[in-house]
Amino acid sequence: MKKRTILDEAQISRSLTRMSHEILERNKGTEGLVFLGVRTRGEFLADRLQQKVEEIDGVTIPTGTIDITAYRDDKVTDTEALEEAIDIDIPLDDRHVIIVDDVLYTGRTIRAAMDAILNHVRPSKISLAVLIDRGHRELPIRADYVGKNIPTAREEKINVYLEEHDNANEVVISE
Ligand SMILES: O=P(O)(O)OC[C@H]1O[C@H](OP(=O)(O)OP(=O)(O)O)[C@H](O)[C@@H]1O
Ligand SMILES: O=c1cc[nH]c(=O)[nH]1
Repeated sequence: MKKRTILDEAQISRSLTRMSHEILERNKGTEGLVFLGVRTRGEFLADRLQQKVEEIDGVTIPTGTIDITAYRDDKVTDTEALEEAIDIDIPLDDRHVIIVDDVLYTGRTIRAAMDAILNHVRPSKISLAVLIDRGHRELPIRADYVGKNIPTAREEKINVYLEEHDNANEVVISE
């Protein structure tokens, strides 16, 4: 199997810095914004975006996690798991929730994340930030903030490695 690095540590960091600037520009600041990172790696990317925004603007955007396991369209799960999918210590009603994930592919994960959010609360808006958009959507979903668009073949695989989870900072494509 052939492997190729698409983003190294510095490139990941630069992409996240640019995305932070875009988030601040398009929203005219941080008012009402909340980051929800899709577990597992979206959680760490949301934390990194939170930190970058703090460095740029001096404001800490409330940040939590979302575990979509119970909301996958190929699974039937109990009510408790559905209730516990979101972990954040502020109410999300009337907030602008920015979902954060590492890879956007078919869009099914994000569909599940939106289900999980809307099952609980009524945000004023939901946006999506992803480090990698590799195409091949199976649902009408698009990202608002993208680190890098990578055209891929279906049989290829993108792996995102993050220090907090994988002891490395790298995005790799396997052909
Ligand atoms: O748009 P989709 O087709 O839903 O694909 C994107 C999702 O796939 C990956 O998760 P994966 O299920 O591979 O699990 P992982 O996060 O444990 O790698 C990735 O982290 C995204 O959440
Ligand atoms: O290539 C892929 C597809 C979905 N999710 C990933 O993390 N990589």
